[in-house]
Amino acid sequence: AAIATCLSDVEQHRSSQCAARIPEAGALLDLLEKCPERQQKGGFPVVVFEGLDATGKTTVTQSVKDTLNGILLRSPPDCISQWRTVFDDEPESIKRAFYAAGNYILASEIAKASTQAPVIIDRYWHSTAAYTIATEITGEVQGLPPAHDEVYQWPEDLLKPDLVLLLTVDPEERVRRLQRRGLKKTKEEAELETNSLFRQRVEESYRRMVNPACQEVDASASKEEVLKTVLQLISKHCAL
Ligand SMILES: Nc1ncnc2c1ncn2[C@@H]1O[C@H](COP(=O)(O)OP(=O)(O)O)[C@@H](O)[C@H]1O
Ligand SMILES: Nc1ccn([C@@H]2O[C@H](COP(=O)(O)OP(=O)(O)O)[C@@H](O)[C@H]2O)c(=O)n1
Repeated sequence: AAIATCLSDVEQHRSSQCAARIPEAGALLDLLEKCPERQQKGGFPVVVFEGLDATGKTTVTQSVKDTLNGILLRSPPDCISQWRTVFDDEPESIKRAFYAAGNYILASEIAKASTQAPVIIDRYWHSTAAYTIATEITGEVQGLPPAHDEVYQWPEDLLKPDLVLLLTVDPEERVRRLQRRGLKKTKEEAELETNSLFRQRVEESYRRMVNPACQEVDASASKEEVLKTVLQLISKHCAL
């Protein structure tokens, strides 16, 4: 049922066909079936970090986790990340179904972790939605579905975080960080780098997401400054 909200009938039919063709898809669906539906959050705050690649999510989530003695999780969750490269090479709809399913599996981990400590998350539903929306159209941000369109709504059966912070840096600084990091790029990241319109569509989609909306954080400052800003926002919005 959880997957029904993120996949249309056609896509579900396709994913069962694809389960026959890709063994990993069968394993993924099995894992998803085992996740209880409509997971509830525990008593500790759940804070998500979003943003384009190299905006500093990994850096800041690690520091926030250390400062708050929290639990750090990511989407897609570690238990399915070994299948990621398989799905990244599949057609767009199958690839997105993998990430969407990953969010529901992650929700079970969040539910459990948030009974123990503050939960810090590197990407969640907003990533899946923003990258999907930005991929479905071409050209300028004017071509995106209008603000308030239902594509910008959080799925009603997916555990909601308390706070979502969207890290943004100017394009030149982002490229400098990408180069300094020097990691192997995924196909999509390489495309992002050359395709500034795509990047603008991703960021604009992030900004249109509602319920919960993303709170934007200028992450161009030093690591220490960014951490300070983020910790202030967390203490303002969440009871620690
Ligand atoms: N505030 C910052 N100022 C300068 N460099 C940063 C800052 N935050 C992160 N970086 C560097 O930028 C690169 C990308 O950061 P990372 O945390 O991996 O981003 P993401 O997880 O969003 O892809 C890394 O090399 C990191 O050390
Ligand atoms: N919840 C998620 C997480 C990632 N993704 C996809 O994964 C890509 C980024 O993942 P990544 O591991 O390279 O992110 P960074 O660690 O580089 O920030 C995005 O381009 C999305 O296509 C998604 O669709 N949904």
